[in-house]
Amino acid sequence: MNAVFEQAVAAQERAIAAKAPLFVRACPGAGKTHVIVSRHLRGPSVTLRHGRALLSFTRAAATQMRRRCHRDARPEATAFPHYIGTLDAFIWDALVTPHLPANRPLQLLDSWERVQAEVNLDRPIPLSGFTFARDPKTGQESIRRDLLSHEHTLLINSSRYGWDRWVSAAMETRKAQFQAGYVTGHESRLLALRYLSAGEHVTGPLRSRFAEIVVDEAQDCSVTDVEIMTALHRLGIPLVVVADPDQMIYSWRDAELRTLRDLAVELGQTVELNGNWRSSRTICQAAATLRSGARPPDSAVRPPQVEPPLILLPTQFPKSGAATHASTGRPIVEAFLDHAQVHGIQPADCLITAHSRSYLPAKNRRPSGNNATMLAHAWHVIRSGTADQALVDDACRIAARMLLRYWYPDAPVNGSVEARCTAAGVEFAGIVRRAYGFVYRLPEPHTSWITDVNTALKSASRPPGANPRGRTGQLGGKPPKPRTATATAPFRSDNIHQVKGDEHPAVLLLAPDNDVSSRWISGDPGADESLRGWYVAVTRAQRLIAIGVRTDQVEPLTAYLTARRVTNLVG
Ligand SMILES: Nc1ncnc2c1ncn2[C@@H]1O[C@H](COP(=O)(O)OP(=O)(O)OP(=O)(O)O)[C@@H](O)[C@H]1O
Repeated sequence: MNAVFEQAVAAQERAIAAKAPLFVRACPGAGKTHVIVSRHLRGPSVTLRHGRALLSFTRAAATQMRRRCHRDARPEATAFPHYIGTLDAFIWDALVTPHLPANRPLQLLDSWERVQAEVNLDRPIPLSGFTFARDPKTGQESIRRDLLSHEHTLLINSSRYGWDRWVSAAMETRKAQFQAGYVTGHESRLLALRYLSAGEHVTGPLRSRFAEIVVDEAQDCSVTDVEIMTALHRLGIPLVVVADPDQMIYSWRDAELRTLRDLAVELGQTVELNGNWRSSRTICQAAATLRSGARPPDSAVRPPQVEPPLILLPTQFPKSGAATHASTGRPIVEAFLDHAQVHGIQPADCLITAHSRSYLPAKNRRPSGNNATMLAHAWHVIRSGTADQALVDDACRIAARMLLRYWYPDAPVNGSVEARCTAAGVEFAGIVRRAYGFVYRLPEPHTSWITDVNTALKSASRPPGANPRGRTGQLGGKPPKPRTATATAPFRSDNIHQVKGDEHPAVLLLAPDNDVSSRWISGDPGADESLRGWYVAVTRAQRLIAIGVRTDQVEPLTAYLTARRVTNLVG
């Protein structure tokens, strides 16, 4: 065993065994999941009545933790009184719903888009376009103007009404939605904070259920999340906060490192994990060039025997269509897959990522086209047999909206599928089942598919109270856009936010900006979120990292990486 390995094991052991409260500052690939699950399975022991909450940012991470418990033959470690899930779900399940008045049911939405809530002054703007924030010092709520999209900024700037009027209209719209029984994650957090300060009758049961609460990926917690964690800590619930501040990529949703740092200080004890169990030395060195503070590269705990260099691919990014390899004119993805092949890495082990999905090869992406294109997408998802549950769910909702429009032409057309079912007086689950069956029985999308869909609509068995009126709700317009050849490609492609926490033998990062090199060389990762995004992307790689940049960016980047001792090759 070498020294790096021994140090990495020892550091993990410290994080597993230290008593809470505890802050764990971990580098990429530090084995946070291993540490958290080992801590849960090994101790400090919890009594029968006391459980531990393991909270992650994504459902996938929670599933991984549950799987680890099952793999170690400890299924009981996933059951009550323990809680393994997302922070969002925990706040709702453990901190809010037990305390809601019985006569006031609320539904948690993942976004205001689910009910198509709009703020309407002289033009409509979706309520989901406004980011609400809470000042932890004053408890005052505001809307982050800096997080408004470019499109919504233009709409507001050209409106007759000023920003303040839009803010109050957005607040009023949200209040009306609350009164109608809907909240999103932000409002659920406000309720949690209110209940946490309500007194012993609320906090007592929480303290007796949880001997420890562990929060992973805490760098992406919002200011309000950190406020909730601080409140839990101050109530005496042992808290373990695990974070990699360099990987913070959610500042648009109000994540802030300063508040996290304050919490780390308040917790009083920090364990550092600087060994990277995932990546090669070259990748650790490349990653170090993307973070602040001139810290030395993390140690590669298990470097591969042969280290491929970092590959820079000169790339052309057309306004529309696929990016191409500048020297050969082939799709850039093919050039990358060839490099992976040289190192014995199969396409199925490759990941292609970028900040924006628009630069990625289309694959299972929800299309933005007309209703026929959307329904055709639903058909492909449902018939694929391999799509994950969220995609199938979304596909059923696309079809359910269409069926409801056709069967109940007089019911309101706005609101969630659930709200439309309620308005039509039908059971939501029944409509979703019918939607699934309806799409499943359709033929494969083709140029005159719309006629087939409308024939199927007319002959489909109808739910109670359905009363179609002429062509209302039938499909019209242009035929569905055909799927692209890469739609069924064997490699994975996802934007940077979706690849967080994952790892792949080979990764291609597409960075189309025309100032990549200047930002990479002299930008401040503390202030430039793109740099942190690139950092996340690069650190997903185990053996091979390739970066597609504009041709004029290649030379300065090569010179810089070479100066920082990152072995690289222009491919
Ligand atoms: N003690 C260990 N022994 C063997 N393998 C380990 C150990 N710790 C971590 N690993 C492996 O290292 C890899 C990285 O671990 P993990 O995915 O938990 O990292 P992470 O800390 O969540 O990183 P990131 O924040 O970058 O996603 C995984 O393949 C994991 O199985």
